[in-house]
Amino acid sequence: MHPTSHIAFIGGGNMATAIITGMIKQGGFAPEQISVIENNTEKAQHLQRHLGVHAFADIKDVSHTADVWVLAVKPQSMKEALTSLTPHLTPDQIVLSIAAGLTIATLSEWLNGHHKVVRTMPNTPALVGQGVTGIYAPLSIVSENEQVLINQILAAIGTNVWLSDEKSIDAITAISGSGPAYVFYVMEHLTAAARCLGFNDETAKQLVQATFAGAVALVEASEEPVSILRERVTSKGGTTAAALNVFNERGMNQTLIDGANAAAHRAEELAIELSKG
Ligand SMILES: NC(=O)C1=CN([C@@H]2O[C@H](COP(=O)(O)OP(=O)(O)OC[C@H]3O[C@@H](n4cnc5c(N)ncnc54)[C@H](O)[C@@H]3O)[C@@H](O)[C@H]2O)C=CC1
Ligand SMILES: O=C(O)[C@@H]1CCC=N1
Repeated sequence: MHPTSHIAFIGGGNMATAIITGMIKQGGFAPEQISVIENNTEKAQHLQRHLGVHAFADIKDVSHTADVWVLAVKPQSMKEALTSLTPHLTPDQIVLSIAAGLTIATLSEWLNGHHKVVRTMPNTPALVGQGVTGIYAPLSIVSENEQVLINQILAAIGTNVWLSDEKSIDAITAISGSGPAYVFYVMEHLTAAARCLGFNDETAKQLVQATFAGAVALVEASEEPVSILRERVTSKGGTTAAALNVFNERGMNQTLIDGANAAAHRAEELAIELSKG
């Protein structure tokens, strides 16, 4: 591990809490290596009490020099947060953003031209150590040791995927960043179907949850593509075929592709909107 590295988070909400919890529980980081600046005093105190990290309501009070600043506020709060970070930033420090839609160019501009800016896109299964995070860092600006440190921070919440261009961050946002919501949406409506078919809430939830968990476990245990696994469930003239026919007739396959494309497009739009401050 990096026993001397210090990682400071700006924003101590859902995603920061997930990453910090992973860093301590799975990543081998000591709580003393982590600071959080969270302007909601109650949240800051909670983080300090429950995770043992240094927590501050104001960046002016931070007592440690950070090797990496993790930007974990909402995109709309970022400009203000960066205004308070800039006076504390030195050129050797890495700034790692997890925010959707904010480009390296915009972040760098708001940081008075700071060079070492890395963009990442995690997802909420990070909360249970099963996230997937896309990472884009122009390789000329981060050393190999710095890449190792970035990997260690983010591997603590799941799998890392290094991307070769910044545009792929928008694409990964549309697949794995937003993706958990698509899965929850399908689960939500399959649960409603189970209710319509006469099951009570508890049984409907149990059936849907176990079906999703079992299907994912089967995919993981199998070398076959998902299309083959789907075909194996689908008997000719049987019940599954009846359902899949409705999905296909109503264009559900294309709807999923269109939805993901809309998310990627929205990420591009956000980048333009947010760059205007
Ligand atoms: N929720 C999701 O599924 C994902 C979110 N993200 C990104 O992660 C970032 C954080 O999202 P969440 O954790 O869901 O939001 P959140 O609202 O839970 O956390 C943000 C925290 O920042 C604090 N804050 C706001 N301005 C501040 C400032 N100037 N100084 C210090 N603290 C400040 C707020 O009090 C809040 O606790 C966003 O930029 C989002 O785009 C990325 C991937 C997935
Ligand atoms: O919906 C959003 O904009 C953020 C980015 C990925 C997940 N949530």
